[in-house]
Amino acid sequence: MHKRRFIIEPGGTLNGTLRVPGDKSISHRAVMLGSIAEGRTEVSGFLEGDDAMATLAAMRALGVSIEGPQAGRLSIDGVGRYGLRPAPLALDLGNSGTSMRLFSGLLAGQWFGSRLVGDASLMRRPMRRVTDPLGRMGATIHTGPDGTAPLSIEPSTALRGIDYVMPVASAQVKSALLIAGLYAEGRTRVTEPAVSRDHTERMLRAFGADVVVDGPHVSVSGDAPMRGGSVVVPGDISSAAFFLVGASIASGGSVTLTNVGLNPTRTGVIDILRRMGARIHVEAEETDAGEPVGTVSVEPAALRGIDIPPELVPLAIDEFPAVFIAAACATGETRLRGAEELRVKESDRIAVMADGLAALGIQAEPQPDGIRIVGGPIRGGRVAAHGDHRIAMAFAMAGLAADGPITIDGCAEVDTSFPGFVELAHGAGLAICSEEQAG
Ligand SMILES: O=C(O)C1=C[C@@H](OP(=O)(O)O)[C@@H](O)[C@H](O)C1
Ligand SMILES: C=C(OP(=O)(O)O)C(=O)O
Repeated sequence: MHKRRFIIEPGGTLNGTLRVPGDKSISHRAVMLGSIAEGRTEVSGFLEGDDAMATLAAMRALGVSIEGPQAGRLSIDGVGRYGLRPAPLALDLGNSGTSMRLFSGLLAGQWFGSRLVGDASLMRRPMRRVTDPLGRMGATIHTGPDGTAPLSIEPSTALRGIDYVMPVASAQVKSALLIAGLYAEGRTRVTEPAVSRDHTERMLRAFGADVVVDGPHVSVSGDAPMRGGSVVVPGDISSAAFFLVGASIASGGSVTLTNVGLNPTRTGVIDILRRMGARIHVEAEETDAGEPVGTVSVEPAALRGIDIPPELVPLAIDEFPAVFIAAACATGETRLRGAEELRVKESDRIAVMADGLAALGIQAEPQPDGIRIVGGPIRGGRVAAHGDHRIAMAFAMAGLAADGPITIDGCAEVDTSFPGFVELAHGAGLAICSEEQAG
């Protein structure tokens, strides 16, 4: 893998009307569910980032014919639930936790076996959270001794529906079980300890699957036929989040983000930033079905530290690296608890952010399930993103408030979720440059 670093000179601002790329979570689901539905699924707004492309390549390896992507458009010839074919080789899911966990559920119900691998980061992430409940449904999946990939999924004889109370609020676990439930006898019911993103439920329903949502319980059966259709992928609020924070902490300018996905299970970052005093204006558009979308405008504001309400944690789970930068620029203390999940993302996002903030002169105390950050002046310095796309982009935005240049090592993975980040941010006024490094 090549290496890349970002260098951000101080003094930039953010300005203009911007459009971020498509939602990563919805892009994965469009490919997976479109592939196992009957008929054609036309996708627009697909995220052409490495993670969603890994899902697409895996589906092709499983025998599905997919045209595109061309300018965000895909045309998927759904093969139906039982139309997949064995992949000739292991499926390499790169850096993408969502791909590995959702494919575990999908492949657990097939008549053939599969093997799933990924990059060094993905091979360290916990997989028993899906393989254990899938085992209770009758699947046989072998993990490494630490419960990590490679995963070897044996051919399925028969899956049965279970009633599963999830120990963690995880949309990946919920989705893996619901997708496996399409192949199980009887109903599969999942109960969430807190609300997590519901894109799978929405898309399954749009495709005609038998899904019932009742408070924290979601259940599915494989009885109803699933027909593909059109999927319009909105812009990714997780990508927009960097600009929400950047424009809030900058010394001037204002940003309008169009076509941002506003699914209420994803908008926790807007709630958190507003509680901190951010000036964010949201204009939702009328949407008939599928996923809500709208325009979000933001301008600089004097932020103050807050205690982040625990119920917002799963609704902003990927946005915490950016929120921590907002906290560093706020007056007073920000405290986050109940967010131990951040330790098992592409990197340990609590430890890596705490180290980086400290390198920029900010007092940041990591805790097992969160962090305490005391706002103050941001100095220039050198930080390590550890190959975590969201850490790299969060520290890039810190450059808008820093008094000297910030160098960020380990930025190559930004393309997993946000291809074109450097160009978009630079065009809006961030003094960022990206350098390839040898080795
Ligand atoms: O279902 C999804 O698309 C995702 C769910 C979240 O993970 P968890 O389910 O592990 O919380 C999130 O962090 C990830 O980026 C995408
Ligand atoms: C955690 C993330 O993704 P994944 O779990 O799919 O690797 C993310 O994009 O921040």
